Amino acid sequence: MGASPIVVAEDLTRHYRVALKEDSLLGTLRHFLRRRYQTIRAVEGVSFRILPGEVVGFLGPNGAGKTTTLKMLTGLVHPTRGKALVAGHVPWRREKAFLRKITLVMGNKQQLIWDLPAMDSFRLNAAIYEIPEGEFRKRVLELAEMLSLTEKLHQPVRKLSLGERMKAELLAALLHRPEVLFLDEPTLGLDVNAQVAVREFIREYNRRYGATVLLTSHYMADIAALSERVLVIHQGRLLYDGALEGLLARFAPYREVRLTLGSPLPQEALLPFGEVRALEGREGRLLVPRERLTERVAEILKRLPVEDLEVREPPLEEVIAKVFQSPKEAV
Ligand SMILES: Nc1ncnc2c1ncn2[C@@H]1O[C@H](COP(=O)(O)OP(=O)(O)OP(=O)(O)O)[C@@H](O)[C@H]1O
Repeated sequence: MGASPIVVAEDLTRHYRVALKEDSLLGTLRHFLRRRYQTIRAVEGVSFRILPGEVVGFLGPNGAGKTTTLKMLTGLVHPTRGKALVAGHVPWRREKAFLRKITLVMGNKQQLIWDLPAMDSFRLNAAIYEIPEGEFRKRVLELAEMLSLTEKLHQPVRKLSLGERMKAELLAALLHRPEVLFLDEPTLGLDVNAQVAVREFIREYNRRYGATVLLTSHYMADIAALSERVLVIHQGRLLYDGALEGLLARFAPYREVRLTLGSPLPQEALLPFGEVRALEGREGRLLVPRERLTERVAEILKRLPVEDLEVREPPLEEVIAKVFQSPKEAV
């Protein structure tokens, strides 16, 4: 028998009822007299299971329902319907034992106190979670070293760079050694170096402590580097749950052909061979259906002045963008 899951979501659903506002004066009057409501299906019947120690990427365009799902799994929001069990607890009961086992980090929210050194905020967290002094020091030192943040702990948070602030946020969120990490856009707005540093820290944290991670990110590089498994959500529904490579095979029934031409050609010259994604000077990129690949490559080599030709998987960003353009296709 395999390990039992540490995160279970079953038919998890959250609807929001929002009042419809009308633009005109008459509309505003009508709004006061008899409000009309609209139901937003933020999350609709989502089910999945995550095993201890897994790092799962959560993908979806803006407004897909990622944050709402994370809020239900951390107990900040009650579901309209469905069940969840995280580390053996029903999240929305917000039991103390549950809160000790989880953490939620949101890239666009801050828990550190702006005008004080990060160390002071850490102390506050240590008090909340009743972490003994010796253990507190040990954990701060260890995490600060992993994050290359040791020098910055005594500076007021407002003087830290965005990347350093995010690292300090992570440190604060992990002091109580949670087993399950919910990370919502932890690299949002960071420069590439800071993104890589945060990403490597998450990987190392997972390796060292066996923590389970559910992570959303707009940066595909984060997901590709950290997660073998991805959940794809679109318009509140789960479209895909499986390996990252499987996502390519399932949603990208085409491959990318990169060409270097002997001389520049107009776009029309490439059109018969596939969907032209880019053409600049002598360099071109085409999408070709997988099942026609051999035949098209042969034609390209016969008819065009090709200097170099390379076949690749299309960029993951493009695949995902295509998935989101063609909704209503369930797993
Ligand atoms: N408190 C709320 N009241 C009304 N509607 C809400 C509320 N919270 C979220 N929504 C709506 O629910 C849908 C899902 O939002 P959610 O924040 O979960 O998406 P997301 O995938 O996290 O998007 P993003 O990547 O932009 O953060 C959106 O249409 C959003 O406008």
